[in-house]
Amino acid sequence: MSGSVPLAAPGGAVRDALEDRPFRRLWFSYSLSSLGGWLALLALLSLAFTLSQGHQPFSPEAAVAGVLGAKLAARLLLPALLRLATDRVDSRLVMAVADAVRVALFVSVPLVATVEWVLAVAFLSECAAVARAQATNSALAGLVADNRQDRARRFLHLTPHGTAPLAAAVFAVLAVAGWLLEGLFSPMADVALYANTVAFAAAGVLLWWVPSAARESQESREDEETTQQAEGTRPIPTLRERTRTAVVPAARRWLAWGMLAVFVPGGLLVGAGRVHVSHLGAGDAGFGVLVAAVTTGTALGVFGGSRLLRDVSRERLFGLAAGLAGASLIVVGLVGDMAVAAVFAALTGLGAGLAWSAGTVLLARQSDEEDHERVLDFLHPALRFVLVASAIVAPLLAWPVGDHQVRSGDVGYGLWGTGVVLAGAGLVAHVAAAVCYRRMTRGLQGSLRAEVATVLRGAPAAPPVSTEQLPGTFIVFEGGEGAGKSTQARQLSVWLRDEGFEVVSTREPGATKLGMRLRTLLLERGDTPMSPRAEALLYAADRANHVQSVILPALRRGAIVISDRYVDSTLAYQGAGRELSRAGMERINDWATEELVPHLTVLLDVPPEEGLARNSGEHDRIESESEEFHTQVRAGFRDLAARDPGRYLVLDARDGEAEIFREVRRRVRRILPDPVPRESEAVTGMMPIIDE
Ligand SMILES: Nc1ncnc2c1ncn2[C@@H]1O[C@H](COP(=O)(O)OP(=O)(O)OP(=O)(O)O)[C@@H](O)[C@H]1O
Ligand SMILES: Cc1cn([C@H]2C[C@H](O)[C@@H](COP(=O)(O)O)O2)c(=O)[nH]c1=O
Repeated sequence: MSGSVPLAAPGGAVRDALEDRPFRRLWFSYSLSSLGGWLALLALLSLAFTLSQGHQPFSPEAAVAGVLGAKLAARLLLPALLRLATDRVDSRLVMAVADAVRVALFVSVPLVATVEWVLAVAFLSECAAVARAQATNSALAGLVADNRQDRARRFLHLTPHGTAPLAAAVFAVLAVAGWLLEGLFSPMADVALYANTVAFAAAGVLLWWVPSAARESQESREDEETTQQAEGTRPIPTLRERTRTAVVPAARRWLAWGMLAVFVPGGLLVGAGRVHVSHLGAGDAGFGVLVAAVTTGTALGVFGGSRLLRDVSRERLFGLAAGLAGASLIVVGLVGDMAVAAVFAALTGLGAGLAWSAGTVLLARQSDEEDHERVLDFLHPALRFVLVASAIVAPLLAWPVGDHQVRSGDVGYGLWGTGVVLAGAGLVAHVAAAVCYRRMTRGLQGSLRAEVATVLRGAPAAPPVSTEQLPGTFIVFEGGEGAGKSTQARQLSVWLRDEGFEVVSTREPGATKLGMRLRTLLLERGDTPMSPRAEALLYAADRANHVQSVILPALRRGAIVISDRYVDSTLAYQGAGRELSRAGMERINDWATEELVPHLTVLLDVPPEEGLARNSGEHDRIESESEEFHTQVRAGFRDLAARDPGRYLVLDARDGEAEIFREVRRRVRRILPDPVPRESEAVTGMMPIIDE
């Protein structure tokens, strides 16, 4: 198996990536090569099965496991070695040679027609595939403009996932064709072998039209690698590089393992598939159908299902989908009918795909941007390994179990080794999913039934995030220009840290990478006019990102978050200042923040002329607004505080810094987590002590 399941839906990346003509050609050639790779895998598995019938010392199960093992060995052992070699040669040449080598290897298989040669070809062709993939990546660096490279690379990564179901379907059709032309092709998988040689040959020929920009000099490539390594953006790191640098934080480790585990059923199915379908009276075509079903189901789950079920909480969706994968695998293992097995194979894939996409959303929620990337960097190669390893294990377990006939009176039931392994693994997966469901949904608001009912009605069901359910504390400073928010926020952070709390000090706009870019857009005084609504939406976009990647993860950890500005700034500046509908502003901000409301908002109230005078530097786009605008903003803030006095502390910002800070501290103390006796802190190790 040369690919893994995608990490996220591609969205608009597909269209954007293909806009580059040179890249389009490279991609097309790579797609054909990847299609050939999948076809070759299925053909080799089938041939190993067919040729090992009655051929000592190989049992069909061992031969199938041998093919997968040879591929895994090539993947694990060779990348570093090949990288050394391919780095010294022109990328196009490496790609062409890799394709030509595979053409020669696959043409030789029907001629030699022994299990031993099938295993050797499995190993050698995988070496060629690894070299091909590495050279494609190097070529991409020389072909695509810098600002498009990430998108192009991401798209390239997704390609094998799209070609897998297609290759399986083509394999099934070719197997039927082989059966119709039985006199010409025996075994039937030979037809698929010839077809994949055509795919590889076409992929190689297409390289002719890939511009020679792909041929960067060794020197420039080395320069580029050094820079990329320094920047941490080196393309497609090897498995070892990724697993070495990707540290999955403890809190996300279980989820990450769970996301990998949901693919075990799919891997088992592919590994046991060829032997299993023979018990169901099917041959190579049946195997193709089974693999097409499971890979198509997975793709549907990853790309479509989660969007369809977007109103079901992801914690529930993860457990339910993993349970579906397990339960479906039990059915595949136990039924004696090929068509039913194919339907449930598709459901096995669908469950895995859905669980994966729910998992990625949960991961993103729990991590900041960098953390999230690191976890994904670990998951991608690990997933590939899990898939191949489980595919190897399935036939190896089925072998000693053996095939049995169970009789009850006149009725006989075939209990096949592969069936027992699939059903047994499905049962384990189902039980694990049930445990997972219970753990992940503990403390979740609302019921599954209510969520399903809301989905059926088409209304959104995701409950707002309530600060009451979060262990952390959220404090916001608001006010007009120069009111002293940053000064007070800084002092409060220092004080709370001294008291032993974990404090996350942040601000709006501009606390995330995206936010910094939005801040520049919003505040620079260019000559590009910005409509009030666009302005409001840009502040909301910054906030949505801020809440998801900074505020919520910190609050979930139990930290105290202190933010310099939040939603009220939009209500005051864009609502009162720009005179946009307050209800409209509330609506977009409720949506952007999942209705996350601070525990306390400190409003520092200052007459605009006084606050603006404190800032001697050049005024930005908003500061340069009229006095009337700033007066309206001030009135907007005061109005908000008057409506919800329980949540606000309004202070006169003309008072001295120390005096203001004393008031802030007095009020903040009231909302801090309960003091914990010293002796119990040693036990829990979680909560700091407040002595005052
Ligand atoms: N209570 C105060 N009295 C007088 N000056 C103050 C007071 N608090 C802060 N300042 C001064 O006012 C200036 C602006 O303070 P600060 O940056 O904290 O305000 P801000 O509200 O965060 O400003 P902005 O909204 O423009 O980012 C600084 O020079 C600061 O030293
Ligand atoms: C969050 C937010 C901010 N603004 C305005 C208010 C200020 O003029 C700037 C931010 O600058 P600061 O020095 O960091 O205070 O942006 C706004 O108009 N709407 C908002 O939602």
